[in-house]
Amino acid sequence: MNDKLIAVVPAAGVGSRMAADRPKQYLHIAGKTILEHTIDRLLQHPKVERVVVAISENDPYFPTLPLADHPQVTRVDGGAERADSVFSGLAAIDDPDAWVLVHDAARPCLRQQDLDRLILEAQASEFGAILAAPVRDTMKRGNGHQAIAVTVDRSDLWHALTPQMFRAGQLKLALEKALADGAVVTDEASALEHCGMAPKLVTGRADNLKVTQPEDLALAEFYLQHLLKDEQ
Ligand SMILES: Nc1ccn([C@@H]2O[C@H](COP(=O)(O)OP(=O)(O)OP(=O)(O)O)[C@@H](O)[C@H]2O)c(=O)n1
Ligand SMILES: C[C@](O)(CO)[C@H](O)COP(=O)(O)O
Repeated sequence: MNDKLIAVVPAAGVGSRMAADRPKQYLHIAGKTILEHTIDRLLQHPKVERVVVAISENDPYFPTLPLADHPQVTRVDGGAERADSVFSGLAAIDDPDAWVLVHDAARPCLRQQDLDRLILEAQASEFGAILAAPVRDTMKRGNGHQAIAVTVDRSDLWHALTPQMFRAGQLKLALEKALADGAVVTDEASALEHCGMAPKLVTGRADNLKVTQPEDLALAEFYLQHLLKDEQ
């Protein structure tokens, strides 16, 4: 049984919603870039052997980081969409039985306890597992004209987070099929769902936020400072 764990970090986005002077993964919080914090969290875990990071082909920022020379970090070229970047990362993993943790570069506040529980649950699941946070607010679906169409039943409704963890071969095949079928693949689990599989939901902390909009930056720094203090 193969238990080595490889992280794939999609980090080739432009961060349009952040509207910063650079892609958001290169914005600084708590003394270094979001990308460096994210990869630190992953490599801190004793079971994570290496990180494959998908970087935009003409990204001028990554080569300036110490990460570029880190022995456990492999750079691959990202793709047009997040799923393409993940697929490119998977191409760097030969062993179909290797466990893959796909984790957004934009989520720097991942806690080790969440990672521990995800690893345990994924390895006990036929279809892998994802970190997810139960929805807290009442959820509305709009009618397309900035008005409410319906209130969505929020029982058993979750925010999908990352990491999402699967066997490399299983994820590669599911992604190939979903992308070939033109399915909307905004996270890895949706590719497996497209193929009729049901990855497990593992409750994760809500402070494992994805830095997406300008107001997220200060919040991510606040959460990260607490995380670093708790881990001292
Ligand atoms: N072609 C892409 C698009 C996104 N990502 C990565 O996927 C993660 C989640 O995507 P998102 O938060 O949407 O990042 P962006 O696409 O950069 O943001 P936006 O949609 O606002 O442009 C990010 O770490 C981003 O770098 C990627 O590797 N390749
Ligand atoms: C993978 C993800 O973070 C799970 O919520 C989310 O789907 C990424 O979406 P984005 O639009 O690429 O940020």
